[in-house]
Amino acid sequence: MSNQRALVEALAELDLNPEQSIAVRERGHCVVLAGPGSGKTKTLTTAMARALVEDVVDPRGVACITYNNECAIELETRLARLGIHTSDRCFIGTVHSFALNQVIMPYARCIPGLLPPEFRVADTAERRTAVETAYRAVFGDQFDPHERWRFAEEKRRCDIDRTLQAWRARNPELASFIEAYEADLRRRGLIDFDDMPLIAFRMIQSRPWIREALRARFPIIFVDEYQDLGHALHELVLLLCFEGGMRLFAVGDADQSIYGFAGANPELLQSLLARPGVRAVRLRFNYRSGAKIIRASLGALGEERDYRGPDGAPEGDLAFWKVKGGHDAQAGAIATTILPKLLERHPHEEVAILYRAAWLGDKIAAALDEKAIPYVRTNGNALIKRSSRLARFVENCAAWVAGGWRDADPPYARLLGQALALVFGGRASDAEEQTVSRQLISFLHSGVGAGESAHAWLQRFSRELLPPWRAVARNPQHEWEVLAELISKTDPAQDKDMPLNIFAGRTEGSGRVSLSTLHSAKGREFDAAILYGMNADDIPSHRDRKSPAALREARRLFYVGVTRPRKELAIVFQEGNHSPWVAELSRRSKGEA
Ligand SMILES: Nc1ncnc2c1ncn2[C@@H]1O[C@H](COP(=O)(O)OP(=O)(O)OP(=O)(O)O)[C@@H](O)[C@H]1O
Repeated sequence: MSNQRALVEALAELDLNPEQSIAVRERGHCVVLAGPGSGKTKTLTTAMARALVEDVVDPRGVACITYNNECAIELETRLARLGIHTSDRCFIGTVHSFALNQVIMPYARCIPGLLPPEFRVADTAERRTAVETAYRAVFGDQFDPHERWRFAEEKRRCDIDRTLQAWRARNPELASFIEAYEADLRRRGLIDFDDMPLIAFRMIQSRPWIREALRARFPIIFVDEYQDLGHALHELVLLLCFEGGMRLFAVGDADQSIYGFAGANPELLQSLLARPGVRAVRLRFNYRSGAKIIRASLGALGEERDYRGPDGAPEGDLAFWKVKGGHDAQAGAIATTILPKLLERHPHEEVAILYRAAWLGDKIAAALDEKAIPYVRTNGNALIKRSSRLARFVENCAAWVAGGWRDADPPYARLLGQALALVFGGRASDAEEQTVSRQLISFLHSGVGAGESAHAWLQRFSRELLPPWRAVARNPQHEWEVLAELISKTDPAQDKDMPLNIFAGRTEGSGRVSLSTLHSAKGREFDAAILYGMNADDIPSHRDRKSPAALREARRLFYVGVTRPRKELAIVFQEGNHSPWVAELSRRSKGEA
């Protein structure tokens, strides 16, 4: 299944680095720890391709788990270059989708009473109702149930193993609150997002045969961005790999752990190293960034690390832009001066503007609109959400219709694979695959050369494909409402419609500058990056200063931003009001302590 030539080339490139070479050929548990740009993801994808060719015999395969859909899509793209696509032999997805599609959907019905038949995933309103009902049953007072639920949620994400005494001993009221919440969801035939890895964990823990069945299918499990994955994934890994015989290949960087609010804990990655039989591999080179940017990044992190560029690597460039005025003035300066200068040296798609929150993205988007500079947004306010699998599928279909069919970009097989995953979650029968393929190809063909606008095409998509797919869907984690959102975001009455070829390639499209939150920029790289709004009260913010853990996480987020560019980093802030971390970065980049 893999592209042998691409694999041989990738292996040859990694052979020039002894640590990467050891990691990709390791046949026991392997944990790769390294800084930004050190080639962790490259090592992981190459190791996966090698394992599929040399270690794992068809029909057995491998599973590759990562933090969120964005990271999963990034991995899929990189693996596609090595000829590897999602298939029965190869799972690529989030820990939630692994839990749901590889454990719960195939095996839950073998455990009587575990889940209601025909269960589905609760929406926000249903979750809120369950919190309120459970709160009344357990506490019965007049305080805010949702306020209390935040603490319960934290316990739920950290205390994974409920067979341990600690589950009830540590904060018994919260344990009762959680149990009442889950019982209320089940009564209504529902599970929630956090339930997925928890239920999978319990199934694997209590039924060794499920562990065996998983090991038979996936003798090796790959985990990218381990530092962001939290306790549920960690406990699953311990069960599957250290008790269940699967082989583990994990990569991560504790310095880039930025999802503490969602339960991530950078210490879990470190704790793997103490396990017997684990080979730890540390990578030292930063292949991405110029030497000046690497030095500056250590100032951004505020800690010593032994990272450097390979011999002969370029210096890179660093610029500080102080602007008189707040966010609007800084956005204006970027659109009129800073960005145009960078665009003289780099193509649009190689420049990113990074900021902390989506509302800052609105400001920068408005400033770029005024100057007619084309951009793509990769945060929550984007037209096509990078994190939505359905939105990305619709975008890929549009690219195929708009001319991609000529050179198979994206290839039809990939579109069909995505459609099957959206409709059925896991496996589909031959008959199901044929039906979906017939419907998809007939819809795609009817769009070729039809000259429809994005809005009209999306409406037809919704009318022609959605009803038959919804009727047979088995994927309880559906997101069909995303299509209605896309239709309203291209409303011609509000002057938002566009030709289909402009709509296509909206996420990774060429000729457009990327606008992204720092969180969404994780794992990505550009020739040049502008960090917008690096002001004293924005990073760290008042909220970050409330706890040492939050302050450390905000600093790691700053570090993630600083380490995205290859050649040029521009830092923009209000004159006389820069972040203290910008000052430290500046000192460090000049070689001062
Ligand atoms: N041995 C190598 N020789 C040359 N280039 C390499 C090598 N390994 C990785 N690279 C390049 O370095 C860049 C960073 O690689 P990659 O994205 O895999 O790093 P990473 O460690 O996952 O980064 P981050 O943690 O910042 O996301 C890529 O452009 C990749 O192609």
